[in-house]
Amino acid sequence: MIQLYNVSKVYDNGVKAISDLTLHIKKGEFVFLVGPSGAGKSTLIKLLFREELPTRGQVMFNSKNVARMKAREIPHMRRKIGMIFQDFRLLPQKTAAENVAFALQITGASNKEIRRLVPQVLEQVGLKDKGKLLPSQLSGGEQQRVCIARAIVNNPLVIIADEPTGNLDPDTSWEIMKLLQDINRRGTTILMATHASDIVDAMKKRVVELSRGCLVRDEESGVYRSEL
Ligand SMILES: Nc1ncnc2c1ncn2[C@@H]1O[C@H](COP(=O)(O)OP(=O)(O)OP(=O)(O)O)[C@@H](O)[C@H]1O
Repeated sequence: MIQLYNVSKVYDNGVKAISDLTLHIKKGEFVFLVGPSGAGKSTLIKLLFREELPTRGQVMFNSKNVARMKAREIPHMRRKIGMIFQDFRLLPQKTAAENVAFALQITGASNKEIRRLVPQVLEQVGLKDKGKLLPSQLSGGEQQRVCIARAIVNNPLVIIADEPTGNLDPDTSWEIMKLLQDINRRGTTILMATHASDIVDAMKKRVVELSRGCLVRDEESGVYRSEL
């Protein structure tokens, strides 16, 4: 589903953020992306979402070359990717339900579909009774659940999460991880960049480690820190 072939990314200021990276992620996998600050994790995510273009190599998503996509194909590709961020990025003036509805509106869903799907996903993430509240009236964990609802409502092929538990306490982080695992069990691929070593160690998923832009480890049932 995601294939990178010999991908390098050099920013305009000369910083080499990704170096000759080859990586394949299959449908249904759960992959942790780890590595120290500045290793290139966010850059890799931006390449997948086509926020940045590779300097060299190919980024393939769902059998399409992301860099070669026409402008009109990009929104269609992005709809197949649900993004979740550390800082939530919810629209502050909209309620939880409206934030989720907005993700549907921009994909052209009908009002009928929106009325059906929004309560359904809010229930799935455990926020059945909180749809009318604004982000400022929700806890951090609840806000992240709204983000997850927004990410899954368009039924994406993959969820890409950039440090989704970075602003949450340990118990809340685990609730969010259970939810992501649940979504993964239903078939959605998950790629999650994280510094949460306890979560990576406990979940025993595939671990891909970057260091200075290079892939230095790719293990099934891996842990946060390599034993080398
Ligand atoms: N827009 C940019 N322009 C120039 N250099 C950048 C840009 N974005 C990132 N970099 C540089 O690229 C390198 C990789 O950064 P990146 O944000 O991908 O790392 P990261 O692994 O996500 O780090 P963190 O764990 O701190 O989020 C760093 O040296 C960073 O300073």
